[in-house]
Amino acid sequence: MAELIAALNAGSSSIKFALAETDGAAIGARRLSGELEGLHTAPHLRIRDQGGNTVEERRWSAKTDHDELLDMLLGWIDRHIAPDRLIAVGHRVVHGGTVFTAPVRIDDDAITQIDALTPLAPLHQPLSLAPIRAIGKLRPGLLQVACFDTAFHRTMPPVAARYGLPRRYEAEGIRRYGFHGLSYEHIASMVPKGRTIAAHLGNGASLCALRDGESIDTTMGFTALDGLVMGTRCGSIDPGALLYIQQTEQRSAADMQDMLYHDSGLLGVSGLSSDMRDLLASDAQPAREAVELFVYRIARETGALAASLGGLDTLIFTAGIGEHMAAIRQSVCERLACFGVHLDAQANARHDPVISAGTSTVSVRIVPADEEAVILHETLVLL
Ligand SMILES: Nc1ncnc2c1ncn2[C@@H]1O[C@H](COP(=O)(O)OP(=O)(O)O)[C@@H](O)[C@H]1O
Ligand SMILES: CC(=O)OP(=O)(O)O
Ligand SMILES: [Mg+2]
Repeated sequence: MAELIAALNAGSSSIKFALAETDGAAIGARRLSGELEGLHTAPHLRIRDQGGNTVEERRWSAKTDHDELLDMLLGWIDRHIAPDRLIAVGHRVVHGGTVFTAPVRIDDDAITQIDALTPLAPLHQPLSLAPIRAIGKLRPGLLQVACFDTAFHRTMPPVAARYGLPRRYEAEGIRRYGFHGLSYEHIASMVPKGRTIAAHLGNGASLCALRDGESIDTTMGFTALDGLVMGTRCGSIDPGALLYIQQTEQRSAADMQDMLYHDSGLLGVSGLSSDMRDLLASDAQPAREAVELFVYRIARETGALAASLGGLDTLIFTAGIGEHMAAIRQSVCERLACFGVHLDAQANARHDPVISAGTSTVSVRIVPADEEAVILHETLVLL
């Protein structure tokens, strides 16, 4: 009988998981891994065994209740664990605020503190708390660990985290935190030293400037609304525009929040979909403009982070769009030619690990996102 650790990664459009063996000292083989993606469009479940063979696949034709899908997934995993013994579950939790700068054991107090951060991550915090609570009921007493997206960015210098607001707000925790930290931590373990910009392009999207593997700047801020244009989130915007809309349309704060998190970004601009696959398949002008805006803003923010780093040695693409969409990588890199970024078109089309041309002064690579690896490791450390 083997002992197993599970990792759950609740994202805004997907739930990913991994189940790995452990001898207590190291993480061993991944017994199962999988994902439920397209949660807001057409959910698709795929689970793979240790050899990478698909052992379960299901599709839903339309958006399905999140709790129902989560129960189905947890039930499936629970049925397939026996006769082995699950000894811990690690979870991705998006916001740790100023309270959590390292992984923690989850108890009632931790749940209360994580829940208290919901206004800072309204799209994500409830998605992390749902499986934590469900597993607490399913397996009371099982060790659960929270691993925070914000924690990786604790190395950012104060000047990168500070906002130009009256001083007292910084003392109250109003500052840049940054997210996708578990993904960037994985990337930091995979890339050489030097000046790296990692582009995590999923339903949520951000860039991180890494100096010798440490975060020194990132595009997301106090919340996961800042920075790039995302599936349904606006990204950076003049705060004056928000004040104007709120005042002239007499909108409530809850209504504004809903618009900025759920109705904006690729969905809002295209009027068609938050899913990049739908946009690239469409000839409609608004869909093309949404894609153009997505690419433009990645290039613009890459320029800003290159200035934070004082140059650029390596550019990494990761997550759903970053790993799978050659056309987006190509358009981004065309805009970055002034920084010495040049792609090898064939390597890019094949999604090779290294996609830069020999003439490129910047090494451009694809690193598959593996937040689960970091969660498994951090959970083992807490065991
Ligand atoms: N093969 C693919 N599988 C999943 N998502 C893909 C794929 N190719 C492109 N994508 C795009 O990636 C995005 C979702 O990325 P993902 O990293 O799974 O999101 P998140 O973790 O933020 O929920 C969607 O816009 C989707 O269109
Ligand atoms: C922080 C964030 O935006 O995460 P995701 O990409 O999973 O939505
Ligand atoms: Mg994700």
